[in-house]
Parts: sequence; structure tokens; C-alpha cells
Amino acid sequence: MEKIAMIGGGSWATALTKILSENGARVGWWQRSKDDVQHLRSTRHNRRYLSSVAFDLTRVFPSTDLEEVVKEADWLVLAVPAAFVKDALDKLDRDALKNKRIISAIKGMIPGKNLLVTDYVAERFRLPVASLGIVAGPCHAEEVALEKQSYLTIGSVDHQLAEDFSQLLRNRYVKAHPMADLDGIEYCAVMKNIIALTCGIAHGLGYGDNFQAVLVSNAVQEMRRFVHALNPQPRDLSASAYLGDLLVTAYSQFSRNRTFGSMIGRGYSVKSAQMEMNMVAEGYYAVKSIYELNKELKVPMPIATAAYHILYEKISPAVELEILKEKFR
Ligand SMILES: NC(=O)c1ccc[n+]([C@@H]2O[C@H](COP(=O)([O-])OP(=O)(O)OC[C@H]3O[C@@H](n4cnc5c(N)ncnc54)[C@H](OP(=O)(O)O)[C@@H]3O)[C@@H](O)[C@H]2O)c1
Ligand SMILES: O=P(O)(O)OC[C@H](O)CO
Repeated sequence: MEKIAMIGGGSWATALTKILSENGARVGWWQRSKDDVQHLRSTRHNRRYLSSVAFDLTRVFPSTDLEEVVKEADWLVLAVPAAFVKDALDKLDRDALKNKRIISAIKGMIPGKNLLVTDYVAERFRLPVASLGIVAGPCHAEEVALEKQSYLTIGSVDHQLAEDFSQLLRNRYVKAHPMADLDGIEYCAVMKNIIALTCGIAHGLGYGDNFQAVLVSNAVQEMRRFVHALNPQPRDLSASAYLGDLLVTAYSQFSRNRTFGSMIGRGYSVKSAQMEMNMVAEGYYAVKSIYELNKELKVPMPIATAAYHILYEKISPAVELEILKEKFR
């Protein structure tokens, strides 16, 4: 039986715990709240996220003891929003992840450090890049709960690691496959949240499907320029790990980033949109990291720049979208 430490108690951690435990893995499940852990242990349900899913407690072991959960596992799966990774992991000893395989399920960057999550973890715990991977692809937790057909991509420079984790995920409704492009997949997963957030802003302002299609087409080019500047290598951005993930987030009713953006477009402040959502839109944090990273790279990124101006410099969404629309072809 594979032993997994799941770090995080939100929607995606809940969906991954469902898939992995139903496939026979033992999942030690770390959550920060004692009440949530107690509720899970007594009812088998995670009360605030995907609460319809019932867990088999002979395979799923909820706990607030991070060190214990990590010590018992061969695999560590990170599924807290990127903004809270440092807080969660800094309690661990520098050698705590030695000889473990680490999978980031996070689509965000470490604020302040402007690092990809896998780069941060490798640096903080002195790990070889071959011990790390990312789980990506167009997959909403809500559809996993409903067991709708989904596809995941595991990115790692170690093919065996990516294949082994794919194997742990495959089931009746999940297809998973390995890919070598760890950095490219991770950067695109970060970028697509910013783009979806901007689609939401446009929607909130009253722009329609015609405009969104052009926004997304231009966004693919922006994504290509940026990822190529950071990590030049041949990659097919039409693969589902890149374009598929962008499309689901830009168009789905379940998208946190699009929903957040739509509220901003309708006039909510960042604070009030965050309070109303009760879920985390990674794109809000990511846009600051990407904007700062790009100060050196100087890649033309009109969409990320507009989102940054709106969210961090309080420039009117309507004004930024007027400027943006003149740049699109
Ligand atoms: N949801 C999806 O469909 C999906 C799919 C693929 C990837 N992802 C990625 O998975 C990651 C997690 O997202 P999610 O959708 O699972 O999040 P979510 O459902 O919005 O849940 C938010 C999580 O963040 C925690 N949190 C909030 N404030 C915190 C704080 N101050 N300190 C520590 N933890 C805090 C919450 O803990 P409490 O409940 O204790 O407040 C909860 O576990 C993101 O990077 C996201 O991009 C999500
Ligand atoms: O679509 P969002 O904004 O909820 O983000 C969740 C996932 O990244 C979708 O693959």
C-alpha cells in the first residue's frame, strides 16, 4: 500500500484524497483546524469542501500533526494555496522530506519569493529536482466529487516518478499521464489563473463571448512568450496540461479565478470579493509574482499587466480593459 501525506484541507486536497484512497492508498491527511479534523473523524465528511464525499477511515487518517503525517509517508502531496505553503512547511525540519517523493498540486507561486512551489520546496529542503513533480491539467475538484471524466498530467523530470504517481491516480473516471516539462507546466498553470481572472473581469464589465475568445487567443500567445523566456524548449501549448487547463478555468462555472474576477469587474473591492468567495483565487497572488518577475524579463504581457494594475494599483477595470482591447488582434 502506497503511503501518502496530503497537505491541505480545501477542495483540491479533498478531491485528491478521494481519488488516491479509493484507489487503495493510505492517506494521512493534514489539515490546520482541529475542529475540521474532528468532524472528518466522526462523520467521514470534510464539512466545508466537497462535503458530499464520504471517506473510508480505514485508509484516510485526518490529523493536525504535520510531522507525524509526513514521517509516515513515502509521498507528500502539497494542496494548500501557494500563499500558505511557507507557513505550513516551515514548521518541518530541513531533512523531513529526505528520500520522499513530492508532488505539488498547487497552481500558484510563493509570494515575496516569486518562486514556483517546486523550486521553493527543493531549495528549502535541499531536494534533487528529480524527487519532485506537479499534478496539473484541466480538472475541477467539484467534477471529481461527481466522478465526471477528467484528465490529469504529472510533470516531472523523473519519468518513473511521473508514471508512478499517474498510476496512483488512474481510475474509472480519471486518466493520468506523465510529461517531462515540469517548469513549463507549472508556469502555465500559474498564468492560466491570471488569464481566467481577467476573463472574469471582462465578463463582470459586460463584455461577451466574442471578446473572451479573443482574450483567450491572445493569452495563449502571452503564455508562450513568457514561458519561453523563462524556460526555452520545444513544447506544444495546445496539450491539455496547458491549453486545456486555461480553457476550463476561463470558461467553467466552477472556476474560482473567473468568479473572483467577475466580482472585481462588477465593482467589488478585492477584500469584499475574497470574503464573499470563501475560497482562494490563486491568480490574485500570482499576478504580483509574475509582474515582479517580468520586470527583469521584459516580456510583452498586456493581460497580466492589466490584471496587476486593476488588483494592485486600483486602476479602474473599465479603463484597463479599454487599453487592453486596443492591443488585441
Ligand atoms: N479546486 C480545484 O478544483 C483545483 C484544481 C487543481 C488545482 N487546484 C489548486 O489547489 C490549490 C488549493 O486550492 P483549493 O481549490 O483546494 O483551495 P480552496 O478550496 O479555496 O480552499 C482553501 C484552502 O486554503 C486554506 N487556507 C485559507 N486561508 C489560509 C491561511 N491563512 N493559512 C493556511 N491555510 C489557509 C483553507 O484552510 P481552511 O479550510 O482551514 O480555512 C483551505 O484548505 C491551489 O493552488 C489551486 O490552484 C485547485
Ligand atoms: O478554475 P479555478 O480558478 O477554480 O482553478 C482550479 C484548477 O486550477 C482547474 O484546473
